[in-house]
Amino acid sequence: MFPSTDPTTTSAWKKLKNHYNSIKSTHLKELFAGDADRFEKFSLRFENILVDFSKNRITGETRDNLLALAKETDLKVAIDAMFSGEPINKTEGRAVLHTALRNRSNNPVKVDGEDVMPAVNAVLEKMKQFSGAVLSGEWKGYTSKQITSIVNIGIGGSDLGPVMVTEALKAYQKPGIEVHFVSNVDGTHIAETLKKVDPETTLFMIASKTFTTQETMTNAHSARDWFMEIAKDEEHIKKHFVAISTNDKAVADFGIDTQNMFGFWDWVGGRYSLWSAIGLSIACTIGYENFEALLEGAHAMDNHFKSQPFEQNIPVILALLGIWYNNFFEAESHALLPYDQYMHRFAAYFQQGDMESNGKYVDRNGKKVNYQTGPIIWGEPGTNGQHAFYQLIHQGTKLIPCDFLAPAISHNPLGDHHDKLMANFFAQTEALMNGKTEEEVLGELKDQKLSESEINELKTFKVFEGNRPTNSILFKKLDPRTLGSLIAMYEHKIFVQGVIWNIYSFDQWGVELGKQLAKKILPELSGKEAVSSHDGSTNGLINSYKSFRNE
Ligand SMILES: O=P(O)(O)OC[C@H]1O[C@@H](O)[C@H](O)[C@@H](O)[C@@H]1O
Repeated sequence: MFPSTDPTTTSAWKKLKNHYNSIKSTHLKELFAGDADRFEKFSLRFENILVDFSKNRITGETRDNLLALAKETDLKVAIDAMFSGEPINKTEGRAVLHTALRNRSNNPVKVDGEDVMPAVNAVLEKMKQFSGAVLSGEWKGYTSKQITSIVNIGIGGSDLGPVMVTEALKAYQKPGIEVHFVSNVDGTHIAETLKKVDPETTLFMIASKTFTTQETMTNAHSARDWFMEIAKDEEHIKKHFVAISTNDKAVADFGIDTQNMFGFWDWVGGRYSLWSAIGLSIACTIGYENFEALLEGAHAMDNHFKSQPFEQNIPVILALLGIWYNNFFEAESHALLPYDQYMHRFAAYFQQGDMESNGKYVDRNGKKVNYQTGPIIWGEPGTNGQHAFYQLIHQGTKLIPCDFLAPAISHNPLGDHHDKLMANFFAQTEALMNGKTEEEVLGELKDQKLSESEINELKTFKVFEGNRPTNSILFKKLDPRTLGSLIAMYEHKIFVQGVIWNIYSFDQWGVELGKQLAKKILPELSGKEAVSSHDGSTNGLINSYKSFRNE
């Protein structure tokens, strides 16, 4: 286990605090004006990915202090502990080995003295065979028809990863197959999905690490009832239902043949599980070879993260920049802004990845922290966001560091769409940095035949301070390998931040209370009698719900 250090007690933290005071009024424009090599100094390349972090409110001194913080909080020890299978998820007593799932070099990775790679490879082989059989048409439904629709039923980590990746890699989707995702316990989600599919040609993937999650089990039972109404014979279930889980017993109890179960392990966190059998819907949609390329891209980023010195280590640098804004500039959120329509679920995916990992106020010593931890993650694809919320990023009172992500080559090179998209990307990051001065505003207003008083009235509203920090993450093309690298890059960024904030990033106790209460409330909703076991508001709401429903 790696040491536990309150980051605020390090000498680097103290230096950063003083340094912040000396730099907080410096404008990014000045930093660029004073250093012709700033772009070269503050950008990194990894394969076909360029990470330009020069538009951040940092100097060489900031970087040095942040790197010192990483050293003082024993980041290297923590990285080695994770990769070597130590039980760093202490409150659940588990190792954290999503990196083993994509360990394409196949070096042994041991958990409790046992190499996990043979089991990882066996499941991958099973996924390869199965996805091949589905896509070739060899796997047939109960009326001997080929599978044309996949419905993945899962929630949280058993949904968001496959949704995000199958959307991001839609350009690689195989012909003749479509994929649907059902997550919400709201009956609308499954009902609307079932309207689109045919029981004879649909394969349901019940994806749940625990196989006990209320939403998933409810949806799975509804899907099975729907299927049985038409197929009649229970024998047919095995051709149309497969399970992805760590819980064999619950899978068998549900009625799924464990031959049709794809396993994974407790050392795979839900929000880090798309690399495991949870990725089966991905492999069955884009083909196993593309799923493997996704794993390879992630593995390459793992090697980069493990071996590069911190000053050249992309996840480390991104994490440190996040800490700089979160803890010194008091930024509360971080926006992920992909300029690629295929990546429209990317921010949603990392809302779970980041916020469920680092949304913790208790440190690794069990003490309440007296500093900020995980930021609020949000975002929408460009250019849609520009016409919605960028106003606040440009002229609002909050500092919102943003990551802009975009491919240089589009999968849909239609006319000048992509150049227009990219012109917006470059324009936004430039505008956020430079803003618009009063002189520039006056220059524009001069040509508009306005009176002096009108000009004076308008000018202040039109000035943009700028000095809004951004990272630009430009990559050649959104292919499976690149996407794998990008996801792993953010996963490791989250890990680094968790280590420095001295919190446990791999548990999620905060989601349990609501689940427990919902279980308690559910039986109270049946019947007509008034409920009085809660606080006034909750009683009032439940009783109003019951009377609306029973009117
Ligand atoms: O895969 P399961 O066991 O159904 O869990 C789904 C999700 O359940 C949530 O409660 C957890 O917070 C997530 O981390 C998890 O991904």
